[in-house]
Amino acid sequence: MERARSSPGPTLVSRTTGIDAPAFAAAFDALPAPRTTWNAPGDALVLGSGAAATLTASGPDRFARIRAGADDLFDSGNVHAGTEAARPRLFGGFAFHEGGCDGDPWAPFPEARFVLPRVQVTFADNGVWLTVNAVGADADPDAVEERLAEERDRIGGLAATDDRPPRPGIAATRRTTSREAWRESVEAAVDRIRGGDLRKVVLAQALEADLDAAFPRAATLDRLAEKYPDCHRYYFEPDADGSAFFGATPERLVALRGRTVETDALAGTTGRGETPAEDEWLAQELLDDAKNVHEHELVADTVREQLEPFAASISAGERRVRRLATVQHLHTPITAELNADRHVLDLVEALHPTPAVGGLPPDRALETIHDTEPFDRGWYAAPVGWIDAAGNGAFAVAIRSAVATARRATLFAGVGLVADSDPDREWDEVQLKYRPILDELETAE
Ligand SMILES: C=C(O[C@@H]1C=C(C(=O)O)C=C[C@H]1O)C(=O)O
Repeated sequence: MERARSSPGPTLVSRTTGIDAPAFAAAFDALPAPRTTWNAPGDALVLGSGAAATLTASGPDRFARIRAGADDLFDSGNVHAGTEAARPRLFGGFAFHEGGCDGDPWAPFPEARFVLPRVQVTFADNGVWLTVNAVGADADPDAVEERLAEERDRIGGLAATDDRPPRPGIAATRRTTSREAWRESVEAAVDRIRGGDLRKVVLAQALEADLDAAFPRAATLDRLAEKYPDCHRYYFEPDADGSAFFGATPERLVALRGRTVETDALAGTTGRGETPAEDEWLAQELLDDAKNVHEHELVADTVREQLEPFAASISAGERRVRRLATVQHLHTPITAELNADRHVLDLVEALHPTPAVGGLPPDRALETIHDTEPFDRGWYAAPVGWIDAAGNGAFAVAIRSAVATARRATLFAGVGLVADSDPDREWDEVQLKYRPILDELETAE
């Protein structure tokens, strides 16, 4: 892991100023890679560029190593943030499995990578803020102020509106998993579940799409934000070579502020209707469906159990239907008060992977996933989010996602299997879960 630090004295310098609001896409295009965006309901939209510091880690202690690197970095801070939303934060994520980033398209992605952006634009309720961060040899307050003034003239002077390029269109697609192979995998998993070896497993597929035109990055993020305002939207470039992992997920893994924890159990899926009445009918059918309720309750129970050692109290809201633009899910919000101060990464490590994306018992499920899926999950279905100096943070489960390069996107989607899962229905559910990203790549009819 890189730990950009020299001693003695503060080595992280962060300065922020208000700027005239540029269009998101104009700022995105003006800033050099590697770029990061984080756009969560109730939070400011953060656009980061470059890296004042990068933390990477691999292996079984990757959560602890990122935490140690973050503590080291933040301990050395000299920060004038201007507003809370622009305080220094590390943005990044983890791979689903240890060692899970080997093949294409994951080769550029470390098993854990967090970045403190060199330049950051924060679109908050109280205005747009520009931040310059520097660490180590560059961390001279006068030089940072000078850089801030330069960037303010440049980014603050960008257009406030822009023409959005169209969706790129898809020339060809390839699946990792044929219908036949899927049927066999689902049947084998269901046999193991009926035999008592497993209780639930989430199996996924990948879909590779060749694009007709260059992937319009900022426009795609803008469109996802409009269509999925209640979801966490995320975008990570691991280096300056053009790959990006992005998505719009309805699933929060954990948010920690002080000692208050918020998380979600989200599992059990149906489609959207053509009319409001059909939507209602499908929602009611989902709430009444024994298979989906069982699949959901395994997740809710496990999340509660995993939080127990950390919690003074836990409370779960009512199970209800969460309606998104393309699907409907069973959802139980869960909150907890911690019994001691904790770092958000302690909770991320304890909760990932929940049975919403892994299964139960966890070891058997992970082994089944590993033996069955003919591709690497990489960062798909893994924790992505941010950490601040206080150890607070917010992480989402990176589903409804894809890796894109200039002319290609690889999409991922999975489904939870229990004893009475049917391969054809589960196949259809996978196709539904590709829609959030696929709809942004296909040209509208
Ligand atoms: C695994 C995915 O979604 C998860 C599986 C769900 C299910 O099986 O019903 C629902 C929501 C997510 O927890 C995915 O979208 O790829």
